[in-house]
Amino acid sequence: MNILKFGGTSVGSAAGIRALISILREQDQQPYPVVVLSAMSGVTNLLQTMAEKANLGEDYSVELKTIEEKHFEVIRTLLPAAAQNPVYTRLKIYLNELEDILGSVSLLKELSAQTRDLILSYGERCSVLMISHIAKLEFPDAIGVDGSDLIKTDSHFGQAKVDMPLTEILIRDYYQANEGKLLIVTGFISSNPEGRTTTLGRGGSDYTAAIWGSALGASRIEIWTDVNGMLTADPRMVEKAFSLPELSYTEAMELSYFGAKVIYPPTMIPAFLKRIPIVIKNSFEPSFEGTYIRHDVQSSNLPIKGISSIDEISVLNLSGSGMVGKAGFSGRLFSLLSREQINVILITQSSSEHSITFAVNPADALKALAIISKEFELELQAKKLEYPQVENGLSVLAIVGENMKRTPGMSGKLFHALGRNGVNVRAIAQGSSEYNISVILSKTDLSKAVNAVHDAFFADRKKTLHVFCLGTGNIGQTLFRQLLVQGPLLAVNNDLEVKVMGISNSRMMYLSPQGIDLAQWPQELEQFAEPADLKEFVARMKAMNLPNCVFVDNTASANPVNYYQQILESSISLVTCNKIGNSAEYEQYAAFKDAARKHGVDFMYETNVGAGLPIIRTLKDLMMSGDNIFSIEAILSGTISYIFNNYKDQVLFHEVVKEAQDKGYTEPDPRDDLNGKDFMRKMLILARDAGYPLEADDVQIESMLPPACLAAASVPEFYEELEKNAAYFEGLKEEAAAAGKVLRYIGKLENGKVVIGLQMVDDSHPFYMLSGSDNIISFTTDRYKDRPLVIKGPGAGAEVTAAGVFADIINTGKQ
Ligand SMILES: NC(=O)c1ccc[n+]([C@@H]2O[C@H](COP(=O)([O-])OP(=O)(O)OC[C@H]3O[C@@H](n4cnc5c(N)ncnc54)[C@H](O)[C@@H]3O)[C@@H](O)[C@H]2O)c1
Ligand SMILES: N[C@@H](CCO)C(=O)O
Ligand code: NA
Repeated sequence: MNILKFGGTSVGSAAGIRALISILREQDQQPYPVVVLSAMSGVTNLLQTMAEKANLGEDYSVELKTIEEKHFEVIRTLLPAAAQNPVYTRLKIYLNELEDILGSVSLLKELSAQTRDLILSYGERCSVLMISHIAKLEFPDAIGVDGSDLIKTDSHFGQAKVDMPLTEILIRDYYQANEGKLLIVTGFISSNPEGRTTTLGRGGSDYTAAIWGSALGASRIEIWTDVNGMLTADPRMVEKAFSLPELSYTEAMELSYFGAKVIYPPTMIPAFLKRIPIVIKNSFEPSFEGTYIRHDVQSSNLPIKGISSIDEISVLNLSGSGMVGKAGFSGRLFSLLSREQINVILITQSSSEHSITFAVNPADALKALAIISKEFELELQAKKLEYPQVENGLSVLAIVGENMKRTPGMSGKLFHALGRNGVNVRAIAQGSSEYNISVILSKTDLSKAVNAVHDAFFADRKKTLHVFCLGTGNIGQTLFRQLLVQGPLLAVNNDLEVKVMGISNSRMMYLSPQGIDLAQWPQELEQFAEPADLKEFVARMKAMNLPNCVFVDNTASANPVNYYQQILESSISLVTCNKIGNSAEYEQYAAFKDAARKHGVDFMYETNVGAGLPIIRTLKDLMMSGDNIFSIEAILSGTISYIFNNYKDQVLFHEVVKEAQDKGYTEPDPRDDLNGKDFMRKMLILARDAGYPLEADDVQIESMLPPACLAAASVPEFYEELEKNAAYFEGLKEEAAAAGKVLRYIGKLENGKVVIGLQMVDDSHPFYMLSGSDNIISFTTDRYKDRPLVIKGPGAGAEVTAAGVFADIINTGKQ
């Protein structure tokens, strides 16, 4: 025989009750299950409000009417007209009783705990009355049972303690006397030895189900609710939370101890003692397996079972020499708190025994402070203890699972995930059972922390990178297209999702908490964008406080660079193809690297040099593995490379420059390429990465342009000057051709000095054979001495550059 308990949402509407009836239809009919019901959702709260209002002498007729209407509407919908009247009449009797009780409260302005319990009991009484009549249509054996007489308790109104032996006898007798009936029983309510109504406190209807299950030796207890069982985390906070097929009792207790709303742990104890499995099922998706909670769980490959959290706690800290080596000190503290009914959520003590930190409900914090100050008055006066401090605005996050005991590295993983995302951990506690590691953190970090930890432990599921992008030009657009095309494959092959949460260009910006659909980002931007405001963009990105967050700079502007430092300091990784940041003052370059290291995030700029070619990471690997760089020789301007590779035959110099620009090789301003500035930036960045603290002025640039071209005040003027100087360029070309050579603009780093200049090289030179926008770089090092390490390939263009940015994005968070 099974016990089926339906919660408030499952009986809260005609649709829910229809679902309930069809769930009953699927059950064994002999013996019938025992059905335990909560009040319709919202009704208990209404009753509570009415009690408070009556106590203040205020009007509560609106709430009364609402309760009546909620029930009447279901009756109208689910019962045929002929069957409606008797149920209305019975309900009306209950509601009149309720009104009388409230009237007395209002008259006396006195609301005792006993009266409150009586008032609250009408929620379950009404739902059972109504639903048992509806069930009768299909199950003529159905009877509504006011179960308060069968569960006997002490007189602790509000949270009564059950007399289990007596209760079990009463339930068994009742069940036997009603053999063959489908019992539909009130949850939550009980009675004391004098027969006064008591209630079972939080989670009371689950408790009723467990008590009935225990009394009747049920084969299982089904808890029907409105979610798919117990999840790995609160789904309102973690989109990727998933249902757990199975949990042990202990895991379920630990997981739900911290506010999991599905069941309330103490209610499971009667089932736990008799080893009755509990199944959490969804009334609105009955075919879903749900979660089994039982003794003999199969071994699971999940490292942890879930992450639970408490949104808001207060922390008290007690410290001082007075507690060192004092055997009874913590005993005195915690028995004091327990005597005053203050629930201690978590405790940590420093090993020096110098301080104890514990967490309580915010509502209890001031009371705890007051009673501690009183209890330890002497120690405080003698300065053996510091005055206790209360800290608010904190949350608890806990990872839970029996497997933790057997798997090393679990806490490392937890703290790594928190650290990487800039979450400051205020205190740590681990249950000695090793089923639970709890940390206290700032409430503002909770959602980010839970998501980051979820991603870290369930990485074989899907990890999401939250990306904020500046620049929708050549590179920005190409990146969005590549992300869109590659997205589904990343999800399938790499369990990775790159979600663009914000986009800005110099005119407008748009941030979306749901993420931006890359198939129609221009339309979304057009429709929802606001005027661009970089400061605001960065502030909102930070306020969203998302885990695995990446800021991407695809502009050629100096403005975004002003925000790099604070972005990295907010534990947000940064990817940039914009060279301005790394090629400004050395001090700033060093500060970015420092900030990234200190805050455990990545600062990636592979595309600063040679676009997508793996130059920066190669140099980094050489340096990290202890190689010595003797010299770096390179062609790093894709634009100039393209020009010399295509400046042939009849074509004019300025025409090739235009071609390079049209192909997307040049900087937004092509003068930056031809005057050597772009090349200078790249050499400077390489030199810095190779360990030389150089400034831009230290780079010696030999111009390849005549002075008039260098002086051009605008891009059109620049083209005009190039055209006017056609003869100069022709001369260069012919001189090279006459010597059997080609023109190459080459940079060299040697002995900490950087020189960039125009050279003519013959076919014996390794840089002779190039085509398109090829870059080439050769590293001569201790280990690559006789034959240098050479990287060559297209070093400019939207596709290869965006691809390099893409790779940097997905490589963030890898270490
Ligand atoms: N083209 C290449 O092959 C290549 C290779 C490597 C690196 N890069 C770098 O890529 C970057 C972008 O080049 P592009 O060709 O896409 O430029 P682009 O001119 O096509 O686009 C630049 C974008 O940045 C936006 N922008 C400018 N200032 C802004 C601000 N303050 N806030 C927000 N957005 C702003 C503009 O509105 C525009 O959308 C440059 O830094 C360039 O050096 C380019
Ligand atoms: N404008 C740059 C793009 C690559 O950084 C070039 O021509 O090399
Ligand atoms: Na590169």
